[in-house]
Amino acid sequence: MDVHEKIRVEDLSVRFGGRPALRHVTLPVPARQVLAVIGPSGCGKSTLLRCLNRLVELVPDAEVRGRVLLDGEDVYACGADPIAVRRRIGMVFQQPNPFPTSIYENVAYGLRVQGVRARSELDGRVEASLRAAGLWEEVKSRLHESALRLSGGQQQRLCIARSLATGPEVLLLDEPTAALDPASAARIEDLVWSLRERYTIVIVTHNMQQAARVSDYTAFLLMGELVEYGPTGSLFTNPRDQRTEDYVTGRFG
Ligand SMILES: Nc1ncnc2c1ncn2[C@@H]1O[C@H](COP(=O)(O)OP(=O)(O)OP(=O)(O)O)[C@@H](O)[C@H]1O
Repeated sequence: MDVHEKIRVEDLSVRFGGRPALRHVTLPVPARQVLAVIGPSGCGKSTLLRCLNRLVELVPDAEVRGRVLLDGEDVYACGADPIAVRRRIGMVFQQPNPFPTSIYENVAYGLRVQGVRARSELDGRVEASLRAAGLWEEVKSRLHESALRLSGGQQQRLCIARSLATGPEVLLLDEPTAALDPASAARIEDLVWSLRERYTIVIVTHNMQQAARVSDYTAFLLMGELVEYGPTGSLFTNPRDQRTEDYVTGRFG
């Protein structure tokens, strides 16, 4: 691959309580591109995503083997700080989960944790993050209202703004539109496409049309194994593996 590998997953295996969830997965995550991870329920998509920012180790009986290289350095190396990794790799979940505070405070929170105190800097970075998430015009006159009054789609864009505020390099999106109506989902898809100019993005989706629309590369997982990885266009139109063809043509899953 001629594009820079922002992340490289190498021989990654995960077990929960001894039961395998991922088996020897190796794949690159190209910089400033969108990688879609697809596959039937339970195939390990979320587990793979949660390995990238070490969220998986919060599960008490999880066992992770293999390497995840972020700009060439193993995030699981002895001495690597999971908090520092999560600062570089932001994550957005299926259910929008804004804090029960104002729109402004949702975005400012991570900045305050990082020690930003000056009001003008906070204001500037909150605005820039909301603009990047495509939400500024809708909320600029109500920044101090509760985030919980926003629609589901707006809440999800707020969660994206909250992730962007602290300056991550990679964004992980775990089925970010699954809980949204089609119009809100389409706005998130447009956003994902535009964010790839600045961020490396990995999106887990059940929706193959969505994967085909928003991603540059696609990884297809089945029962914890990586069956196929490639440029999205060729994986969907000319899959190398029969199982990929069966899945993308809707024969199972
Ligand atoms: N916290 C956990 N404890 C035990 N087993 C788990 C845990 N999380 C996931 N698993 C198991 O690991 C396997 C992979 O799950 P994972 O959630 O990664 O799949 P998925 O492809 O994201 O599924 P879905 O599309 O339904 O969200 C499944 O067998 C699941 O039951």
